[in-house]
Amino acid sequence: MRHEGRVKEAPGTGDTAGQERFKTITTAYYRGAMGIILVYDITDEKSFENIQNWMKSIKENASAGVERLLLGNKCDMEAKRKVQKERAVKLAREHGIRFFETSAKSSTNVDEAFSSLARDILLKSGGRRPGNSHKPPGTDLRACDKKNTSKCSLG
Ligand SMILES: Nc1nc2c(ncn2[C@@H]2O[C@H](COP(=O)(O)OP(=O)(O)OP(=O)(O)O)[C@@H](O)[C@H]2O)c(=O)[nH]1
Repeated sequence: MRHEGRVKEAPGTGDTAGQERFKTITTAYYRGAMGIILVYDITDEKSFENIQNWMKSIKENASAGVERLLLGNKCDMEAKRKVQKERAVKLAREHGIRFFETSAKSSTNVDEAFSSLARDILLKSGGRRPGNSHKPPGTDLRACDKKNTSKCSLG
């Protein structure tokens, strides 16, 4: 799993040199990734609009079977909300991926989101580590399915 946090410009923006630099960085980030978390800020419309560009970039650069997860962060800032949850639910549904609203500040849904992505990666890989025919103890998260169901999630 790779974390995209430091690569902030969406693909397709900026000048040519900037785009080349972006391509080099993203290619390195995407290589071998099993899961990608797309994060927007619910108080920032632009960050939500950029998600479409990231989806496109993932399609072009990542492995075909990569698990994706959409997160709307800063859900503790309801008064400053610019992106309605329904829009993200719709987007996630269109792309066939899960969606959570999270808050890194209050820890809302953070564990649930990471567990959900890890679980989906495990399920996709048959619950096994590559080259290991025995399930390692403690990595089968399927038992958490019901417990982690959240009002903020789209499963
Ligand atoms: N209220 C609130 N603030 C948050 C949350 N997550 C991050 N922040 C704050 O948002 C600011 C930016 O956080 P970073 O972790 O640097 O994330 P970033 O990707 O640089 O985010 P932006 O600057 O918002 O584009 C910091 O002041 C964080 O404390 C959250 O869930 N809720």
